[in-house]
Order: sequence, then structure tokens, then C-alpha cells
Amino acid sequence: MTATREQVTEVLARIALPDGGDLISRDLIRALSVDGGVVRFVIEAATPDQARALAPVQAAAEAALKTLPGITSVQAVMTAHGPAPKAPPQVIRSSGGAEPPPSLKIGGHPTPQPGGPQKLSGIDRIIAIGSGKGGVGKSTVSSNLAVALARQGRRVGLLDADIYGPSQARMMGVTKRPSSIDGKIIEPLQAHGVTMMSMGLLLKEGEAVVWRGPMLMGALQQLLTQVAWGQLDVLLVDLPPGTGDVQLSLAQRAHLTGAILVSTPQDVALLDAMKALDMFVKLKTPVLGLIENMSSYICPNCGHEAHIFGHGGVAAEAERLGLPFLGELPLALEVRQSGDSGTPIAAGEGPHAEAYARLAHRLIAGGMA
Ligand SMILES: Nc1ncnc2c1ncn2[C@@H]1O[C@H](COP(=O)(O)OP(=O)(O)OP(=O)(O)O)[C@@H](O)[C@H]1O
Repeated sequence: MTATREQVTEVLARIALPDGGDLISRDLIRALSVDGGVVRFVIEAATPDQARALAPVQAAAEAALKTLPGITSVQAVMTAHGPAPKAPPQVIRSSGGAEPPPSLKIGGHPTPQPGGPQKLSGIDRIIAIGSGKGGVGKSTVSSNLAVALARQGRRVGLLDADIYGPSQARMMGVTKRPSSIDGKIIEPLQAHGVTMMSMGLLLKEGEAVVWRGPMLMGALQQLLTQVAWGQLDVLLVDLPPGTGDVQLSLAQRAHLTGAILVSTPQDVALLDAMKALDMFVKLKTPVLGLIENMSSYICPNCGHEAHIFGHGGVAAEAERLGLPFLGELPLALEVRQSGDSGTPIAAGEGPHAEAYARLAHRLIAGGMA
């Protein structure tokens, strides 16, 4: 029996901070997920100094969580806001693949951009895919929707901007590293008809990075403008969960067609989802609609349909808010297995692929993709 999210939260609530309170009461934990024995989370410090002071707290949290039943690995990442230090930005050298590895400085200060959000050359539309909290299936929806759109003839890009837990390389089955001929422009990768790029592909495996606001903005800017995306009908951006620097920088840098919010039926009315919605409204990003993931569960053995997380909550909430409800996607073992195996379920045939095909069709028909 693997420890639950609640048990993990209880342990984190027992980890005291040097200046009082604990990791939970001080609201420092972001993007917590418990997935098959792997716990992932981000400790969001207010400043780089606080991040340094919290290093022993991070170690204590990791050690305490590893004692929980069924927890095999704990991946904690520290982030910090506030002014970045004068140190030069990191130089990331990717490796692998036949091409010469790119030498890319990622995470440097963004260059000033006059005139607010810009249209990116060659990219007709950009859709941000967000969620109130982690683990609701935002990355799964992004990869499957990208594949479903590509199958309907659209030129689709997928940018994994979930720096805290980049998962698109695994979900899309990409193992190659991106290459760059001149060390400036990155060649994206191709998978299942989709052009893709992930922050994760530029970091060394298992590398934990202290991302600061300005570094993040620089990195995101590079992924938007230094990747040879080519001509795209739509670029889907898989955001980190919640509300934060990546969401803010994306909306400030790029002219977004809109945002789609993914939620499970039980999470939609919760504060996290509402905060995420509110953020897009404040950023003046049109909310294109809500998607209910893990909507219903059809037993593969007997065909019985159960609503593990409730059902219809997202449609009702969308109606209450006057936002489009874009569709519901069932909870199914095959969906997770396909994601884990690197071939999104939307690439095949069957009811789940059809659900994504309908969603893609709806977006195309509405001129959104
Ligand atoms: N409809 C579904 N049916 C079954 N499993 C699903 C479904 N949607 C997502 N999952 C599984 O749930 C887990 C979390 O999904 P995913 O990584 O897409 O969530 P996320 O919201 O992007 O989380 P995070 O932002 O924390 O990375 C994954 O193991 C994924 O395979």
C-alpha cells in the first residue's frame, strides 16, 4: 500500500522551518504529486537567500518522506523568486543523438521586449494548457490533444513548460536530445506527427535547479524564440500546475490565443482551480474552456461505469462561470499506460482516442487550433 497524498502532506506539515512554522503552514509547497511510489514537489522560497537557508529543510523533508510505506523516490526541487544573483547563467550542454550537442545558455535574463506580448513568427495560435494543481492530467491532455490535432491534419507544436516536472518527453516517447547546429537555434524533436520541445530535454537527468523568476523568464523566452518551430497552426504549451512565474512570463511574452484549464470533477470548485482561472482573467488571456479529466471509469473487465471522482462537476462549474465546457475524458488504465509507454492513447484507435478526436475537432471547428 503506497502512502497517499494526505499522508505525504502530513509529513511535510511536521517539517519545521528555521524561522517558525512548517512547510505546509507557510504555504511553500507547490506541484505536489504522488505517483506510483514517487513523490515530487517544489519548495518555493521567497528569495534565493531563503532557498539556501531551506536546504536542510529540503533534505529533512526528503528523508522523512522516504520512510513512508511504498515511497521509493522523493524528487524535491527548490525554486526562489526575487532578484537573481550576478553569477553567469548556467551553460547546459545536451548530449546524445547523432548530431553535435547544443551548447545553450538557458535561464539567463530575458532580453527586454518592447510593446507587450508578441506574435511568434510562423506560429498562428498559442494555447496554454493549465490546471489549478498537479496530477490532474494536464500533461496527459496536452500530449493527447496535440496528437489528435495532428491526426486531423493540423501542424502542431507541443512545448513542455512544466519545469518542475517535465513529462512530455516520456509521454511522447522521445529519448533523443535536441540538437543545435550553431549553438543558438534549437532543432525541436518530432513524435507522433507533433513538433515538440521540453525544458526537461535541456537539463541533465535528475538535475535539480534553483529557478529564479528572471532565469525562468529567460528560459521560457528561449524556448519560444530560439526553437526552430517552423510553420505551426497551433502551439500547445503545457504549463506547470498552479499560478506562477511561467504562466506570467508566457502571457507577457507571447500573444496567447487562449488558455484551457484541465480539472478533475472533484477539484474544479476548489480554490486552486479558481485561482488558476482568476490568474488567466487577470493576465487578460481568454479562457477557451474547461476540460474534465478522469471523468468516469469504465471497468475493463465488466464494463461497469463508475464515477470515482464524481462526474459532471466541471461542466456545471463551466456553466456557472459562463465558460465553454470542452468535454470530458474518462479515467482509464490504458490512458496512463499509453502515456508511460510513450505513445499517447490518441495515436491509436478506440473510445479514448475518439474522445480526443472530438475535442480536437471542436477546437478546430471553433478556429482555436
Ligand atoms: N484520464 C486518465 N486516465 C488514467 N490515468 C490518467 C488520466 N489522466 C492522467 N492520468 C495519469 O495521472 C498521472 C498524472 O497525470 P499528468 O502527469 O498528465 O498530470 P499533470 O496535471 O500534468 O501533473 P503535473 O503537472 O504534476 O505533472 C499520470 O500518471 C497520468 O498517466
